[in-house]
Amino acid sequence: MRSPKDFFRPLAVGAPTPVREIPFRPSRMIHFFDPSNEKMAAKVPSIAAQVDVLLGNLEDAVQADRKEAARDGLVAIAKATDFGETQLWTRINSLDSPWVLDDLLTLVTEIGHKLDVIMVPKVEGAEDIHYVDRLLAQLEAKAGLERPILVHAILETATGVANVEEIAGASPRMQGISLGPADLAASRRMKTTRVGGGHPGYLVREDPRPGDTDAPRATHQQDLWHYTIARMVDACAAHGILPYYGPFGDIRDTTACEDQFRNAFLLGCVGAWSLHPVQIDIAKKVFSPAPAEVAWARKVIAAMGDGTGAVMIDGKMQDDATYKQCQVVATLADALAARDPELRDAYAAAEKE
Ligand SMILES: CC(=O)SCCNC(=O)CCNC(=O)[C@H](O)C(C)(C)COP(=O)(O)OP(=O)(O)OC[C@H]1O[C@@H](n2cnc3c(N)ncnc32)[C@H](O)[C@@H]1OP(=O)(O)O
Ligand SMILES: O=CC(=O)O
Ligand SMILES: [Mg+2]
Repeated sequence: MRSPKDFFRPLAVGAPTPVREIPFRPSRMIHFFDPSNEKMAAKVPSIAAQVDVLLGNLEDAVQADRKEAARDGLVAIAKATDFGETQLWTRINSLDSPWVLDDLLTLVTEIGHKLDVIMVPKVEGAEDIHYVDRLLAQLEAKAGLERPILVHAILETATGVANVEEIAGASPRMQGISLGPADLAASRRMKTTRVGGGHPGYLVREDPRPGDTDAPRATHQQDLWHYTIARMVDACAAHGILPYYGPFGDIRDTTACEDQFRNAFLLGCVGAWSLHPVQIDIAKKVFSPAPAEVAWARKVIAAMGDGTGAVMIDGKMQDDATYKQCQVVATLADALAARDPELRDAYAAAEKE
């Protein structure tokens, strides 16, 4: 293990100095596209204007014989496009694949100055992050980059979940972690065949009614992902990095997608993946605190003065702890409003009510 004194030292001569804190940038939706798919690539300029993060995907969902086309496509798109305030991320192939070395060599040297974050799939432990960390430092030095590229891990193996705390703290580059429910289900040998979401068989049933044991008993579907998301959120919060829900594969079931995203938001996640244009607005809606909630948070903050003591507002007790919760909501709203003028107006209108 490196000495804590060396944690923030560059890992290669000439590499940029690692960041001390992960800057919060809106990332309500990480929009995936396949850079080798001409139709999707053609939509990049218009989609870039609608999303917080655009991610050129090189890993799963890109056919094996299209891997190089996807990599080259991403380089061409990044060079040709002005992304404005929208972040550009990529998901590289897994560390044991035949493509990942060329993914990193090509992307960092060709478009490293435009890449904000590299998403690393199937991370199992700190050693995976350490490998990427050193290689990125060498490549950044070679490319003459002035700011470090950040790293995002996908939590999608049972071993990765067991090691999530050490993954979150493995490098100052660690920007965040996404839940990868599809690969995680396979790794855990879960008996599902879907990408995220619930399952009708995973439920609890009400007790039999005393004296009427034959009466129908209601069932309630449970959330398959609650434990993992909560664990991931704690690991991220403990290390000052950002947690995300990952993909929701039932593109047509926009209602269940919204529910899954909202569960993640309420538990502490800051965003989710959008796999199809229809999921962009769902993520935008869910991961932006509702105007009424923001207005309430500001009311509590104003009433609490220096944030200590206890007051009653509308019959509810407020103290130092609710003050802190309200600050989380208000700070997020401020950051999102700075990026999204519609949201800024909605928050201002709700405060006047
Ligand atoms: C488990 C995991 O790893 S999840 C992450 C990996 N998976 C992905 O990245 C999947 C990304 N998304 C996709 O591949 C596609 O959206 C699919 C396969 C799910 C559905 O694609 P389609 O069947 O073409 O959907 P649909 O017909 O509704 O598309 C409508 C239009 O939106 C385009 N489109 C679909 N998805 C996207 C996208 N992610 N980004 C940009 N444009 C898109 C289509 O090309 C199509 O364009 P057109 O109107 O010019 O023909
Ligand atoms: O990569 C994502 C997943 O769910 O698997
Ligand atoms: Mg996966």
